[in-house]
Amino acid sequence: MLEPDMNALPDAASPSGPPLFELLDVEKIYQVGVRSGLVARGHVGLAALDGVRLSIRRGSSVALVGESGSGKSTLLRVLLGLTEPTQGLALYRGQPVARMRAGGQDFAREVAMVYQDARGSLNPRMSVGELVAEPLRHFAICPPEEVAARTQDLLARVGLAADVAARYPSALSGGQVRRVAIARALASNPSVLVADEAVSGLDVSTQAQLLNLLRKLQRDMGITLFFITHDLGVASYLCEEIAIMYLGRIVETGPTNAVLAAPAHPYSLALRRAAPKFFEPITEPLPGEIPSPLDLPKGCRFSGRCAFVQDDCRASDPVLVPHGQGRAVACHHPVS
Ligand SMILES: Nc1ncnc2c1ncn2[C@@H]1O[C@H](COP(=O)(O)OP(=O)(O)OP(=O)(O)O)[C@@H](O)[C@H]1O
Repeated sequence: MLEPDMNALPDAASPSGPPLFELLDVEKIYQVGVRSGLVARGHVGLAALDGVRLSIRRGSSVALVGESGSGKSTLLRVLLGLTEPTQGLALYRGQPVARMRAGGQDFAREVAMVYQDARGSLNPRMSVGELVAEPLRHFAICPPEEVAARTQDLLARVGLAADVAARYPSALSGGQVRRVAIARALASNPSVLVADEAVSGLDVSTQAQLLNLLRKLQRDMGITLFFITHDLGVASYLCEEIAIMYLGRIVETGPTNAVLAAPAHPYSLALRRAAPKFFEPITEPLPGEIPSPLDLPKGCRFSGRCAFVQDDCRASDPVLVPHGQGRAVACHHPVS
């Protein structure tokens, strides 16, 4: 087996420039109550993240992909300093992210978020114009007399007509609400846009419009994009780099096209096979059940579902090691 050389791991991002965000061996254990029947039996630790290393460089676009329960939201919360890791470090520009968040407005201005529940994230009592103007005023992005023009400019940039400014979120379609959320996120001139399932639940043509918009914004404005999705099609369209999660671990990273063309981890291969046509519903379910994070299998977490499992897979848990050409994989027997 290869000796793990964690320092030599490639970044899940472009090869140059210092990292903007870094997760260093992050572990997050939640204490969850256990019961038998109606009787409480104390607490056990649930490892939502285990030994996660991820580096996101300025100007890169990185997709985080995984099934429900794999730990994507927890990773995001740790990355944004909303949850303290049990072990390891989350850094932004080389500083602990919790300190950056607590230390003033810079972090809030530089790192913008588009939530999965975009409608729920917007104050229903504010008009679209007020919603987009709010961060302009809050962060003093422009002089007060320029706020109205800047608001119109932002609405135009996300493809919304000027008259939408007078409407309230309840009067908007799902696609329009996402556009407002993106305009609001862009208002602070962020360096990073973090989006959690930002196009899921929309019809295919609205999804395509929003993906085009995000791709254009990322390329034109040089914004770093960190995009959480369970959709490989979205990941491949939008992001140059991909990180695939399984049960609290990143199991494969690298350039999206290379990883999806020839997945090295059997889990990545299973995901790819389950979605033979991107942007269409999964046609073939993944084999087996995802194990409970409270009862992890010995050895590799994927061993119980893996078509290529061998004896050593059930004995020791593989760590992420370099796999050539900017890729890394956590597998004793990579499939490519
Ligand atoms: N606050 C919490 N307390 C206890 N367990 C939690 C908590 N938040 C998440 N978990 C557990 O941690 C694991 C990872 O959850 P997480 O929400 O990060 O996954 P996810 O990949 O984002 O899933 P989804 O795509 O469904 O949002 C799951 O087993 C989940 O039940």
